[in-house]
Amino acid sequence: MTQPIFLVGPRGCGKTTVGLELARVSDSQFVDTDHWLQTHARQTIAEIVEKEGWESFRTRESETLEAVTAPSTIVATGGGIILAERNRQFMREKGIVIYLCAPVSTLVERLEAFPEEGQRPTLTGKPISEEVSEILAERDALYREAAHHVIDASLSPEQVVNQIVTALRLACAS
Ligand SMILES: Nc1ncnc2c1ncn2[C@@H]1O[C@H](COP(=O)(O)OP(=O)(O)O)[C@@H](O)[C@H]1O
Ligand SMILES: O=C(O)C1=C[C@@H](OP(=O)(O)O)[C@@H](O)[C@H](O)C1
Ligand SMILES: [Mg+2]
Repeated sequence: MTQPIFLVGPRGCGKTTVGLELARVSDSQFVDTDHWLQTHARQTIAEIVEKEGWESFRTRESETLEAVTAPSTIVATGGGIILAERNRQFMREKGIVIYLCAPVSTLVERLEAFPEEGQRPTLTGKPISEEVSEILAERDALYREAAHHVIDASLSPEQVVNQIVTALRLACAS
């Protein structure tokens, strides 16, 4: 499997966690667009958004996606990568897109336990459970439109990885 694999889904669905584990078991490279962008910009996402606004972050994010895409690479994206049509098209053309789908309650539980505020400044200014519910309602159709496979991400990281490996094997065999 040399095509890049893009993990998409809302904050807290496990793109970074599952991506690292998937790269380990499949002997692939791993890259996280948020981590790459923050390292290269030498600023957190919260700092970029505060100084330059969300639009500027989204431009940087699209540039990052194109810069990190390479063969045999698992790409953990940021939750809003699918907002730009250019990104959805790019990912579908260049590789295999996997939507890690989880209920609002699971996402809220994880984000409350590990908020990582530097990487996840508020999107709406609303309390976390309201924000997650609102954002998922807005984006679910876009995640599905971008995805080749939809995976249940409410299970343990190992189980999520197993589901992805099975889905990729089945798609390869058909
Ligand atoms: N499948 C999972 N089961 C339990 N906890 C998880 C799972 N996936 C991620 N987490 C936890 O949830 C938090 C957010 O996960 P992360 O991988 O950063 O999500 P994302 O990159 O999609 O925003 C992390 O602290 C992580 O340990
Ligand atoms: O959902 C979003 O719009 C965002 C999700 C974050 O990534 P994670 O999904 O990895 O938390 C990060 O890219 C940024 O704060 C914007
Ligand atoms: Mg992440």
